Amino acid sequence: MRIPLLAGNWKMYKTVTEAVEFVRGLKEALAGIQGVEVAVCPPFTALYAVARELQGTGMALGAQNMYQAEEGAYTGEVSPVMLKEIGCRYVILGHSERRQYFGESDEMINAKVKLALKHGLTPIVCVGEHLKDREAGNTEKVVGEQVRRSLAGLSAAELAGLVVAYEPVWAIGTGRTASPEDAQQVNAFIRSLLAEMGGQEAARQVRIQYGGSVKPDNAAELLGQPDIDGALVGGASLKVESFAAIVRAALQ
Ligand SMILES: O=C(CO)COP(=O)(O)O
Repeated sequence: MRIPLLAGNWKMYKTVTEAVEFVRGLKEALAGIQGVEVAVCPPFTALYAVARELQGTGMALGAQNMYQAEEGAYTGEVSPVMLKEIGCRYVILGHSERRQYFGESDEMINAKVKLALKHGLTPIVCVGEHLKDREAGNTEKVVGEQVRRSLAGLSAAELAGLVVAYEPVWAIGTGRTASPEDAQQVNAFIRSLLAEMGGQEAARQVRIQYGGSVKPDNAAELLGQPDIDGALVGGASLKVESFAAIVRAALQ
């Protein structure tokens, strides 16, 4: 039984003050909720304050990125050791915005995934095709390559414990969501690939989210698909009301 993971990727939004205020509101809105896992992924600057605010709630903390080294002369970067100490359970890796604006390759993401696992962080590994790939009928080819390369060299147990997020790039921040059927099809494809890489049991356990314009009014249908085990939510995770509504949709 896979517990759905509803994670809010705040991207470069919210000061420390705004982040703390949000978490206080979220705790109230979701008090006593069971059967789903909820995580928030604030910018680095707000992680420590949010970690303190989340203590004792069962909600998890995630970071949005990390560097593939434990420490060193890497100006501006943050290491998995630092994220672990601060209380992160998750780290988003390979988000399409990292791939697109910061030149992250599958090989770099693979190094990050391995180091995150070494330090007890659970990677949320993002994959997804561009519109031109989908229109050319290349979705499975592109997503398949990203999965194989980003997750190369992982053991079956490591694959089983991962979170993969299928985020079609054309659906991110555009208001254009993949249809539940299309999202289900790609998520099932990713699961079949993970079965090839790590066996049936790993594929049965791994959680595969959908992300890309998830909103309160489309969440229930997306989350009702058999291979969609939660959502990675951008814009709609920035307001308590909409994020809480998406979390509740996972329970339907
Ligand atoms: O990129 C996303 C989550 O990582 C999705 O963003 P939106 O929900 O704003 O489309």
